[in-house]
Amino acid sequence: MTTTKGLEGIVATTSSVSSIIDDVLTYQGYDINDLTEHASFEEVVYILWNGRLPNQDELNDFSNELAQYAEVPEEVIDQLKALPLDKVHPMAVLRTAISTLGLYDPDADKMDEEANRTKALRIQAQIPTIVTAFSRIRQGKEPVKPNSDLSFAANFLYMLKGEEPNDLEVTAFNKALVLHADHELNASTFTARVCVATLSDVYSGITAAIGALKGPLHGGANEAVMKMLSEIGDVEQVESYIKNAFDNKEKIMGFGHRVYKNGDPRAKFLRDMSKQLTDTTGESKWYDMSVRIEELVTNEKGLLPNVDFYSASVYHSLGIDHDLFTPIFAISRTSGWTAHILEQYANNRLIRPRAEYVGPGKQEFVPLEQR
Ligand SMILES: CC(=O)SCCNC(=O)CCNC(=O)[C@H](O)C(C)(C)COP(=O)(O)OP(=O)(O)OC[C@H]1O[C@@H](n2cnc3c(N)ncnc32)[C@H](O)[C@@H]1OP(=O)(O)O
Ligand SMILES: O=C([O-])CC(=O)C(=O)O
Repeated sequence: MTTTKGLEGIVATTSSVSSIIDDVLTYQGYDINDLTEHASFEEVVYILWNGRLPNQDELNDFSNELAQYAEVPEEVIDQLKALPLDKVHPMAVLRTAISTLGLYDPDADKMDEEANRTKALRIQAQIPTIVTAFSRIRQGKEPVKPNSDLSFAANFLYMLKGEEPNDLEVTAFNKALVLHADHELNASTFTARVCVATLSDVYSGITAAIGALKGPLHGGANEAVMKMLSEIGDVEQVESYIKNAFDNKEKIMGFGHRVYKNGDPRAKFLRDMSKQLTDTTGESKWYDMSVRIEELVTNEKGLLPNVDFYSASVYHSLGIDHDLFTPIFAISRTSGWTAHILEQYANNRLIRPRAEYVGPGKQEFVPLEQR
C-alpha cells in the first residue's frame, strides 16, 4: 500500500464536470476565461448539470425554474429567527439551514434521477434566500422576498440589501459566482461525493460539503484574507505585517494551492474587479494593500494568489459583511457540488479507501483488575 499525505496527486475518480489541465480550468470543456467574460451564472449551472450550452429558450426556462423555486419554506425562516445569529458563524447557520431544508422536502429520500435533479434545483434556488434572510434577521430586519424578474446575481444583492444593485455590481457579482462554481475534486466536492456514495441523500451531501468549505484552508480563506487586510489597515503597514507573519511562520491566507503551482487562473479576473470596484467606491486602499501583499509574498516565497485572495476586496467593495464571504462561495459552489453528486449517483460505487496502519504492534490484553 502507498500513502500520500493529504492524498496529494492521487486520482480518486473520473469526472466530466470540470478539469484543471496545464493550469487551464474548464467546466464541462468550456474554458473559464470565456465563461467569466460571457456567461451568466444561470448558464454556468445549466452547463455543469447538462454538459452543454443551453439555447435561448432552454436558458429562459431554466432561469425561470430557478426563480420559481427561490422561496424558502416559512418553517426554515422561523428556525433562522430562533437561532442565536449574533453568536454563531454564518457557515454554521447555513450548514444547519440546508439540513433543515431537507426536512421540509417530501422527496428528500427519493433516489430517482428526476427527484435528485429537482432537489439540486431547489437547493441552488433557495440557498441565496437563506443566506440573505439570516443576514437581515440578525440586523433586526425582515427578509426580502426573491424578485423573479432579476437575474440570480442581481436577486442575491437585492435580497441582501433591499434595493436593486447597479450594473457594475451585478456584473462583478455574476463573475465571482461563475469563477467559484466548480473546481474538480477540491475538498468540499470530494466530501459531497464521499457522502452520497453511501447512497445518502442530496441534502446530506450538501450539508457535508458546507462543513468542509467552512475551514480556513479552503473556502474560509476569503474571510480570513479580509481579516488580514482589516488588521493591516493601510498600505504603509503591509511590509512590516507580512515580515512579521513570515518570521512567525504564519500562512498568508489567499496564497498557495494544492494543484496550481503557476498561479490560479481565476485570480486575475478578481484582481481586475477589485481594482474597478475599489476605484468606484473611492477605497482603493483595499486593492493597493492586496497588490503590495502579492508582490511581497510572491517575491519572498514564490507563492501566488488563489481565488480567495482578491475575492475578499471584491466582496468588501460590494458592501457585503465579511462573514458572508464564505456562504457566498457556498452559494456558487452548490452548482458544482450538485453536478458532482448527480454524476456520482449515475455511476456509483462506495468510496472507501484504506489507511496504512502505523500504530503499535501486537499488544497483550491485561484484564482490568490486573492493571
Ligand atoms: C478555494 C480554495 O480552497 S483555495 C485555498 C484557500 N486556502 C488558503 O488560501 C490558505 C492558505 N494556503 C494554504 O494553507 C495552502 O497553500 C493550501 C492549503 C491551499 C495548499 O496546501 P498544500 O498543498 O498542502 O501545501 P503545503 O501546505 O504543503 O505548502 C507547501 C509549502 O508552502 C508553504 N505555504 C503554502 N501556502 C502558504 C501560505 N499561504 N503562506 C505561507 N506559506 C505557505 C507551506 O508552509 C509549505 O512550506 P514547507 O514546505 O516549508 O513546509
Ligand atoms: O481546488 C482546490 O483545492 C481548492 C479550490 O481552489 C477551490 O475549491 O476552488
